[in-house]
Amino acid sequence: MTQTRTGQSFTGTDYQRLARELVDPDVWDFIEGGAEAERTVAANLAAFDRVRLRPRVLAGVSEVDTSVELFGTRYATPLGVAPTAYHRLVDAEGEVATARGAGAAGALFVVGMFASRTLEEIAEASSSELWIQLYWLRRRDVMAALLRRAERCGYGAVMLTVDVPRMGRRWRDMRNGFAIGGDVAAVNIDAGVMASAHERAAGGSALVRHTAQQFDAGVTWDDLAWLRAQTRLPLVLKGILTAEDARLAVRHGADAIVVSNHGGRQLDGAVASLDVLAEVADAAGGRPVLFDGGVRRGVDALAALALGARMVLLGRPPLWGLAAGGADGVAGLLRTTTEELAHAMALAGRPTLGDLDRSVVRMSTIAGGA
Ligand SMILES: Cc1cc2nc3c(=O)[nH]c(=O)nc-3n(C[C@H](O)[C@H](O)[C@H](O)COP(=O)(O)O)c2cc1C
Ligand SMILES: CC(C)CC(=O)C(=O)O
Repeated sequence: MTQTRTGQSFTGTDYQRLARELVDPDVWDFIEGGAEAERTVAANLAAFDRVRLRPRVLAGVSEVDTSVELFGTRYATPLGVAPTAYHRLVDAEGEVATARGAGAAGALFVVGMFASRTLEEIAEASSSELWIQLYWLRRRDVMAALLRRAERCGYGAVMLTVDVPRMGRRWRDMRNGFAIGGDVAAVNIDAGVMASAHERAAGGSALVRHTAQQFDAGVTWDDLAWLRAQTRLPLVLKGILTAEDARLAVRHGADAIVVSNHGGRQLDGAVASLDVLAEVADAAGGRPVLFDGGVRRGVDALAALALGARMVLLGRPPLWGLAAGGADGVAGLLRTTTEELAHAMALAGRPTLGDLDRSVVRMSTIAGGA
């Protein structure tokens, strides 16, 4: 489903509205929710609301090119699908449908460690680039085995998420006693490692208990050498919010970083991703910087690309598309948002992504921007 009854394309908010009607309320809370008072969820969106743009005119915009290159692969769109867990919570085909949708839009899909379809099934269904996302588990053998499989079926990079030493306190999930239910499971991982994610208990989130048991909160920068030694794939660190950590990431061999506060699901009160993007990009030593957090429209992507992002990832919106219309919904969401971006590029007088720099954004409208 990608069109309204009057034949107009759905926008992101149309998919969100439809998805809300279709998705189980506890799952909806899991998707939409954030940590504690959800201040950072709100801050991510508010940061984009504050942005004001500086359009240029007579720039020759009859052709607009949204294509971008990263690690030797060219994508039709700089929008990609951020890693999110358990897509079968909202669609029977799960990540297989997401892969078809992302492929149809020419977009990168970062497959979550807790995907609910196998890495091989997802690769089979995909016509564009896939990356694999990892959390640092106590069981390093599980991480290494996943990497081997991802390499075998052609995944192009590994994205290590570094902002979950423990799970954020997400009150919606805790009050709902949220657990991964039905026949949905993280099928790529040893069932014993995942068991506690399925144990429902009143007054607590199974995901909090699972993370506390299975994630290794003790890892430090020095441990990255172990991961580096496991694979020749590019290593991307997701969850960087400061210049200090960007410099450390580069020093410890990261090939790219993702400016992200995990969609406001981890440290509540953390800065909006957009507000620190320029600072982090300056510290990244020329490594590609990706971005996520609160991108809902093409014009939001325009601002993030202008402030230093090579690629912009969407977390919740593809799940709305998936819930509302399966693979077509994911493709529709990505295409509509890419069209919005192209439209904004034309009206801003910047017909290629290479034309996007900080002069596009009035920096005083970014918190911390001069
Ligand atoms: C339902 C859900 C599940 C998520 N699961 C993961 C995950 O497994 N791994 C990960 O690195 N990030 C995960 N994230 C965070 C996203 O990758 C991303 O950082 C965030 O959603 C971006 O913000 P946005 O939703 O405003 O686009 C999840 C986010 C949501 C909403
Ligand atoms: C199952 C969780 C570990 C996935 C996640 O990172 C999230 O919900 O934000």
